[in-house]
Amino acid sequence: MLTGYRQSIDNIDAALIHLLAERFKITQAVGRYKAAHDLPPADPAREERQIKRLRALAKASQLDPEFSEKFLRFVIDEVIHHHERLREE
Ligand SMILES: C=C(O[C@@H]1C=C(C(=O)O)C=C[C@H]1O)C(=O)O
Repeated sequence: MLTGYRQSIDNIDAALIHLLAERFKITQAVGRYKAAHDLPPADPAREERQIKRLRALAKASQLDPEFSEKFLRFVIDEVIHHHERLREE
């Protein structure tokens, strides 16, 4: 029983890693585009829209919206660091 649950958890964790890898691949491309066009690393208005949307999706999926916002914030902050580094290169 526990083994079966854990196999499913391991599959979900693998999917999360693959999804995050794809997300970071595309955000790196955005970072290079921004650096080339002298655009700022962060876009707070876009982030606000994303957070609002994700909180609504979380609620509809019975996932804690606070957790969803913290998770997205954590990911976006890492992306912004990458964009700042690309700008300095
Ligand atoms: C990826 C972008 O850069 C930053 C990172 C974001 C993200 O990880 O979703 C969103 C907005 C920006 O602060 C973007 O501007 O689209």
